[in-house]
Amino acid sequence: MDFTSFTLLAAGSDLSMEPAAREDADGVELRMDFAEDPLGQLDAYDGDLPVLVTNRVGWEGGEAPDDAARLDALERAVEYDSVTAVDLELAALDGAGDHDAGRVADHARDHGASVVVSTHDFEATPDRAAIEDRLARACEYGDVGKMASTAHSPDDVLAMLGATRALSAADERVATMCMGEAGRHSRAVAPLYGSLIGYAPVDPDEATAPGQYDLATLRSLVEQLQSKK
Ligand SMILES: O=C1C[C@@](O)(C(=O)O)C[C@@H](O)[C@@H]1O
Repeated sequence: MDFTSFTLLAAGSDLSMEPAAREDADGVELRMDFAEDPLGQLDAYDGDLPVLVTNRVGWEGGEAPDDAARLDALERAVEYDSVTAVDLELAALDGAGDHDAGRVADHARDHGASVVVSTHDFEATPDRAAIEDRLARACEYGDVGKMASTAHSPDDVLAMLGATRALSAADERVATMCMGEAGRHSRAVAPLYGSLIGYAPVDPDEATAPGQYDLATLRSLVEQLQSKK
């Protein structure tokens, strides 16, 4: 996955959903922190879609402990040919937490995988300038800088879309979305402003974040909005 154009990922914890994702997804996000035996799943994986692996740490909204094993598992994961991208938290790369995730980024690049550097706000949406700053910092560490915030108003979504457009127009690769009901439409609209990655579950009951559309719906919405007709 080089993220040179919009990439829609089927997000989930079980790679057995991959066949059902092929029609609408460009890849799969394996949420290792939610998964049973993620490395065993990768070992057995013979799907067609490339995989981005995420092992989200607890202090960034995930289920993984902040320990060396979390990063070790990501290093093992990027060694699989099917894994072409890895997600690392900005905070884990610039000194927060107990373990430096830089070794995972290096190992990923040694194995030809892209690095998506993510930052989240599960309470609110910062102002546009703060979003642009966080995205710019994420872009310094990775191939794509990603931010997911929580929207409570149209103004929150406007701030995210404005920041997305500003970074994209400056030739930075970003992925953005606003979580929650007030932010839901951003998942279909942000690609028009330069967001390069979308996340959606095959089964709407298996969302990995608040406000996600199911995969088929998000694919349809993005395609209709991007249609030149
Ligand atoms: O960071 C992200 C974005 C996300 O939180 C979303 O809002 O769609 C979903 C997560 O699975 C993914 O790792």
